[in-house]
Amino acid sequence: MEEAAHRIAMISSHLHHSDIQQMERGSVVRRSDCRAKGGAPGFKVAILGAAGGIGQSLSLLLKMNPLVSVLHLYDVVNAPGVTADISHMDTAAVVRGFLGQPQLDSALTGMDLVIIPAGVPRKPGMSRDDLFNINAGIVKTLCEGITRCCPHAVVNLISNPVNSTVPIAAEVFKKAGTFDPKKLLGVTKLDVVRANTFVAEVLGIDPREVQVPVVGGHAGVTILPLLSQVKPPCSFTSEEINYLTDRIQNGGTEVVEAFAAAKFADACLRGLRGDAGIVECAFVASQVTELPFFASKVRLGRGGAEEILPLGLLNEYERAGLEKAKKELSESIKKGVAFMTK
Ligand SMILES: NC(=O)C1=CN([C@@H]2O[C@H](COP(=O)(O)OP(=O)(O)OC[C@H]3O[C@@H](n4cnc5c(N)ncnc54)[C@H](O)[C@@H]3O)[C@@H](O)[C@H]2O)C=CC1
Ligand SMILES: O=C([O-])CC(=O)C(=O)O
Repeated sequence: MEEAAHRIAMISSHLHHSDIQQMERGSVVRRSDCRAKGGAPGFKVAILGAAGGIGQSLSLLLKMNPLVSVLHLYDVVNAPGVTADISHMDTAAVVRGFLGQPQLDSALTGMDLVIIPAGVPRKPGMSRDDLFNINAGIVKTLCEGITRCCPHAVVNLISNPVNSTVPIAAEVFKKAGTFDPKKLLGVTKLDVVRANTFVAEVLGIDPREVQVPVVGGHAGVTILPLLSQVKPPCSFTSEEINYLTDRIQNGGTEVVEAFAAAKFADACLRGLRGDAGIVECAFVASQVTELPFFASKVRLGRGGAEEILPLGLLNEYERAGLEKAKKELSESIKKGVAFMTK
């Protein structure tokens, strides 16, 4: 009995004191990981910016995902506390925390999927583009780490402005000679999740039965819901179309959420596993329009976004929206590329 009590005391003292102190001093692997050998077969996933609002919820949701065997949580602040918290969940994934730039490479080495919600979020009154100055540099640094440590990983880029941070990431990867357009995906799933919810509200049905393709980009008018292609097939009055389009385009000013990012990561992992028929909207290098990047439906597979699906038939309202979206998107893409070439 005494021995068992001693063991329990040792474990809990490791988790609460020595692990956290070790991470803060800069050593990488938590002691509890030394005990947590093996783990379930599955994918290795890193979350960069794991201590933030999106990062913490996303960490929790991915710790619950049975496809994840190893979960690396990296941030420049508070990573030890978040890691200790998440690591107590009795699900299979082994969790390790990494704090600050000196531990970035260890956080990234060997990863299959890297999810990036690092950087500053909007305050009321700000546009996503207002975040460019700070987040561009953060994304650049993190992506340079990816080129060094896991150049073949699938990257889910969440940090805003996605319309510019994805082109920045692409330039970093091109510079290092590691760019695989199939593996770089800007996360626009939140637009789809919102669109499904708001459309379901209007139709009075379960949002899980609704599929709305949302194409273009991930800011204001570049978010283009294709309401003519909603499944199950349905029709809307022009008031409903204006209301829904506006609400979907501006949903980010109401609330942000990690649920969509976790759903998108899960779809990427199922693709990596080789599941068939996984189709999601994402902002990717694309030839669907004349722009070098565009969000549309993509088929996810072992190689990432293996096929970019066409936009399908657009009605007049959507064609007008597409022109507006392309104009703004083109500037945001140029801004991202210019950041890397100046
Ligand atoms: N694509 C999308 O659908 C969505 C995008 N976002 C974007 O995600 C980003 C994060 O949003 P929140 O979690 O609400 O912000 P937050 O401020 O709560 O968290 C950001 C985290 O990033 C960390 N961070 C800052 N610099 C870093 C660096 N160099 N390396 C690693 N981590 C670093 C911070 O320490 C913080 O923990 C924002 O840019 C936001 O606009 C948020 C929601 C949805
Ligand atoms: O709007 C924001 O600032 C965050 C985001 O991208 C979203 O919620 O769609």
